Amino acid sequence: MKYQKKQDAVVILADGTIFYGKAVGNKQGTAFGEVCFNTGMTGYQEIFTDPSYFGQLMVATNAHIGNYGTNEDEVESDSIKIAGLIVKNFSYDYSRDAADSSLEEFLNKNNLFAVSDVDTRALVSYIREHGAMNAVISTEVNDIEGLKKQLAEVPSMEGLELASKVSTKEPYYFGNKNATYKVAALDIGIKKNILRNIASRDCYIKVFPYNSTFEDLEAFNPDGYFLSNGPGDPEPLVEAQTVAREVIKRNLPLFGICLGHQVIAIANGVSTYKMYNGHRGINHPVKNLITGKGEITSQNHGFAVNRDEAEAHPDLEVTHVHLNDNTLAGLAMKNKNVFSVQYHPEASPGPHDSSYLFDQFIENIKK
Ligand SMILES: NC(=O)CC[C@H](N)C(=O)O
Repeated sequence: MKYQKKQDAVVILADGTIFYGKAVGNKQGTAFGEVCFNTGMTGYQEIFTDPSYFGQLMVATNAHIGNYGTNEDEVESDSIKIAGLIVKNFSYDYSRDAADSSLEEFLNKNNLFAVSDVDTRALVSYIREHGAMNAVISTEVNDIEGLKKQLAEVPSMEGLELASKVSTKEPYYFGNKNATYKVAALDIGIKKNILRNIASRDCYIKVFPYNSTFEDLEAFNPDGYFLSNGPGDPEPLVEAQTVAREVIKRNLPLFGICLGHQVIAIANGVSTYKMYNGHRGINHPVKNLITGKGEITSQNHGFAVNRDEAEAHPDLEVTHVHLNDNTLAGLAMKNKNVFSVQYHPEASPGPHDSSYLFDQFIENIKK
């Protein structure tokens, strides 16, 4: 690799704390967002394109990012969704047979601003200690005060509706038209691998924009309904909550993942809250309380469902808990074909321990 003189860059947190780094490649600029960290050692390309990360500055705790390049099939949506990337060592070189470009080329092509050479251990310890907060990354290193002023104007993630920014504008179809079952999926930020997982179980899917009504979905005559993952706070998503309520009222099969899980909880009158630090990684331990078995799961959320309220609710059953902090990880409705999880059974990235949940959805459809 040729020696490159890299542009200086800064990471400024909302409380004024500053970390220094270098801009990746020739890119310069400024990006704002909520700073969060992901502990996965692989899966960066899937993370960058996962719509759930919209509006977030992602810190990778893995010390090397880019070393296995990128592959155009390993995307979870059609564009980069994170607001910016913060890493320790950025690998300009890469090595993998299946890769078709370097991460640097991928970032430049997709216009993603990244900062490397940051002391990410110190940064992550700091966020763990002080909680999730907004931040800015920038090459405007001589205008710290100006950046701080702009940062103060960035809205906090709590209360933020972001599904409308990433949802499809028009409905579309996915899978084989002649499949046995039909599923209506509400896109509040859907990942491609969820569609692949459902379609591979003999389903034809129609994907609907975030603000569609129950009647819009019902007109497809589906056998089951799906509420997707997605970015932002679930609380302002009143249209999606109404869809969930209508599906539940009719006792139709319903499955929700992550943001969709939170929406189903709210539709049942259970509240959600912003976590001090979210869960983002690919080795989060979850216990299935029905089978007693453990699962290693892929997670990416900053909000969670209130476990005490869910446990006290006469119609709900807590089916899964997160073993690190005992937060609620899965819910089912008693005597209904409705269930949801806070984590990502579709993996991409991550382990496949939880793919049985897609089978469970199909079993509910068959009932
Ligand atoms: N992956 C997701 O669907 C995330 C849900 C929600 N935006 C959260 O941060 O909790």
